[in-house]
Amino acid sequence: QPGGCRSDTFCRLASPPYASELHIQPVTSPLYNNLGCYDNLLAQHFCTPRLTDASKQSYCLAAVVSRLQVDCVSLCADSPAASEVKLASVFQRAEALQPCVLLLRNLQLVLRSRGAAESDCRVQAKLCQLLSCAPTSVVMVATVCKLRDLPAGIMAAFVHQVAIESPTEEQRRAMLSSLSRDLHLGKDVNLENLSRLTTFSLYCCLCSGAQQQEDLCSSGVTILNQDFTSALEILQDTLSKAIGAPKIPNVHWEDVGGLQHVKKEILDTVQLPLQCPELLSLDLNRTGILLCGPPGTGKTLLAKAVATECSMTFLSVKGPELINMYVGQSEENIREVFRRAHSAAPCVIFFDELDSLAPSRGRSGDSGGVMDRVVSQLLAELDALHSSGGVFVIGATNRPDLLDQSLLRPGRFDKLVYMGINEDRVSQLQVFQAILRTFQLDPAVNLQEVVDCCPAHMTGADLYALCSDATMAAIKRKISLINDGLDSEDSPVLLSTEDFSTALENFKSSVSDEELLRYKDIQQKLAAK
Ligand SMILES: Nc1ncnc2c1ncn2[C@@H]1O[C@H](COP(=O)(O)OP(=O)(O)OP(=O)(O)O)[C@@H](O)[C@H]1O
Repeated sequence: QPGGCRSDTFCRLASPPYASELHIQPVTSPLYNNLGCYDNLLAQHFCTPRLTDASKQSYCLAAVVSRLQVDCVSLCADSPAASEVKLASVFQRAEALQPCVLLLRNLQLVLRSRGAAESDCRVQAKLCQLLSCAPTSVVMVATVCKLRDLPAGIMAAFVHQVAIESPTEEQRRAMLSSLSRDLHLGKDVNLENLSRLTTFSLYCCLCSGAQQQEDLCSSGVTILNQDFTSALEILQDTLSKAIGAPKIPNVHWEDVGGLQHVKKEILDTVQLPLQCPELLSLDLNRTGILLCGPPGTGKTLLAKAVATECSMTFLSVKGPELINMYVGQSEENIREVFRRAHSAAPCVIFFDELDSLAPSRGRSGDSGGVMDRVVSQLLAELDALHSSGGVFVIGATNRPDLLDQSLLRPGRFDKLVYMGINEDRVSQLQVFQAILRTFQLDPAVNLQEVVDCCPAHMTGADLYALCSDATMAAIKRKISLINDGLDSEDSPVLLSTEDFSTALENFKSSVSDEELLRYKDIQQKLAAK
């Protein structure tokens, strides 16, 4: 009844079974999520007939409840006084519309620090006052990205807090089938596979994806699997740029030359638990692999290929990026990485330069034991992976001797795999062939002969650099041919044996003989463990 819409009624409205109809978790206020997209969806649904179908009572309420949606970015002003005035006018508008649901999106923005601490307190105090004085027939819903963005005083003014997680695979499948209900789907469309690939995609993304398909559909076109995957690629790219969401990389096994034994080790660790989830209940799943070896030996490339081949998202983190000067922030950064990975599961977290994130504990020179706490946090997160599943960790380091040894305990980085420098011509040729897939080669080039002229030890990165140098030589050669009128701009730049010879003239391997000996020593020590 008008005037009688109290927050508990509202909560019931947005609770199961209605909430499940929306494929969202039950909702009260304030809502917070990491992705900042569901709030809009909720706002659309609160007062639409879709909520009303299920029961007569909710029909009556929805029919009379107005909705006022305000993005708090519009309430930000030059001075706290101006923000207060804007806030007050929003509450006045809501009161005039009562019974009404007032949705304040991105509430943290209006409370954000603008220098002087007392200015924030003023806006906060005003908001608290407005919240406490609002009539019961105005239901307040606020959304924030992170709960910790809200000051405790404001939090206390809200009766309920609900975390909205990313949808699970099952929920995504349900969303996809409901969104594609009216589309002409091709026989090759497999919604189950699509739901697996839409990791980290949000309801709004799926909607907009479906909308694109719908536009096509209105012109009588049947939607094929290919259409879904290309729409998905665009959406994931956008999402990745907008909020840094991890996405499935695009590196395939063929792009990684050699390293057969490493590929197999990793697949046993990563693919097996995905294919046999029962391993999780038997506590047999492995969660981590540590790759060690000199720079440029393909550790990052391999981790990306694993993620691509297993259709997992890839979250790359460089150890030093997580270290922060503020107390407790480094630990929080680690927690955040694992949180993001869980919401994008199945996901591979790739920790590059792990030695800088997890050096041996108890070493002198670490003021206040900051690094010790960081290592402990990392260990705690790794241990927690066992019970959850879906997140795998691949670490990479050039200095395994500096790592805290507890990381290598079974159940954390179970496997330690050494990735060495290519010293034999067979492996060098394999890597060379993989790299040259992206270059245009003159058919007359004999790769074996080129490899035979290379320095004795070459990392993958060295071979890549050699191909880049050869490309430069080819471009210079072509320019001089065009200038002499012997070639045209239309023909492609092909790498010839001559270009490789030019590139090899001044080429030096990036790893010196001394370093090579040191890495061999490390390899022997690891093998002896
Ligand atoms: N086995 C390989 N097959 C094909 N290309 C390779 C291989 N190893 C290295 N490369 C080439 O070298 C580049 C650098 O490799 P990558 O970044 O994976 O090395 P890394 O071991 O992670 O180095 P770092 O320790 O410095 O991070 C790759 O982008 C790729 O072009």
